[in-house]
Amino acid sequence: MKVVKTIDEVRAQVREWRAQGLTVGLVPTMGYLHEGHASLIDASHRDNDRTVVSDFVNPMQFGPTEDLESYPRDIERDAKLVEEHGGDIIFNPEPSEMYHEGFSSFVDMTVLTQELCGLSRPVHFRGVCTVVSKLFNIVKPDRAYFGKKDAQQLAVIRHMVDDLNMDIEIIGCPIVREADGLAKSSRNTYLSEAEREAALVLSKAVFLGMDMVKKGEKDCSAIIGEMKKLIESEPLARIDYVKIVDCATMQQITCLDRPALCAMAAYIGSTRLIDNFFTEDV
Ligand SMILES: Nc1ncnc2c1ncn2[C@@H]1O[C@H](COP(=O)(O)OP(=O)(O)OP(=O)(O)O)[C@@H](O)[C@H]1O
Ligand SMILES: CC(C)(CO)[C@@H](O)C(=O)[O-]
Ligand code: BAL
Repeated sequence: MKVVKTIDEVRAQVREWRAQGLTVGLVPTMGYLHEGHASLIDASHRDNDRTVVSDFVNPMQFGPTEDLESYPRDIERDAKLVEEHGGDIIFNPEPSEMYHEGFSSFVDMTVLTQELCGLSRPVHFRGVCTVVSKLFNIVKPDRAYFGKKDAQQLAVIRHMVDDLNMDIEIIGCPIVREADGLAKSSRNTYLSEAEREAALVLSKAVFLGMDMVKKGEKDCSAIIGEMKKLIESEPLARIDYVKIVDCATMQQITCLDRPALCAMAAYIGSTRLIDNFFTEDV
């Protein structure tokens, strides 16, 4: 398992694999890896001959008041996890390697990014689409793996690949949770003990919503109302949004008459966390 810092090194390695007729999977991450990331690496290792894990805290997807500086980083720990899960390379570039002097081309999207996290993080998806396009061009993978925890991101990437005719299969992987239900996230490390306890209200709200859907509730405002009530009962939690949207378009719907995503974001103290469920997974 190698940690490489430059685009040329990744390209040379992938070229060598291609010459041997091997398939390549890509797992894009921002590092500080946990079992959620590990499940993506496992899936890639299962489906492909070789797996590249990118480990890059992408400045372009952070707004000016967001946590770019404090985002946790530990490449040695990450390297161990990638090796244990059968990854072959970690691509861990410096920002200057990805964004050279004079960089001025962007990949952006309308519609799907004007809802949910896109409303609270207006520059986020332009940064994600741009960096993921670059990673796709650098690695040229057969398949790329994304977690359903970032459900809107998964929909945006699928749409981008379709719009721009990128010849890459996008695989969505289930949310991995802590034993008590909290969705695993690198940002969980920001939580104090009391906040960690309070953060459980998010997964509890997800399970409550799933239960209502299972029992046949079709009225989105009834489901959202109960989930919000639960989150609001936790004094350390502040809701950013709880919404139900069409899976493909990310536009809000009022009745569960098609495959839908129920997504939420909430601040626990100053840490913004997300969670969700897809009705088709209930
Ligand atoms: N709990 C999880 N289950 C499944 N996939 C996950 C989980 N957490 C992250 N991922 C996926 O891993 C990939 C890289 O995500 P990222 O590095 O931002 O991790 P993260 O833990 O979500 O970090 P953050 O705290 O920034 O949200 C994304 O495709 C994301 O959806
Ligand atoms: C896809 C991604 C690696 C792009 O920086 C990031 O948004 C993430 O970690 O989900
Ligand atoms: N997993 C999404 C990365 C971000 O929040 O910027």
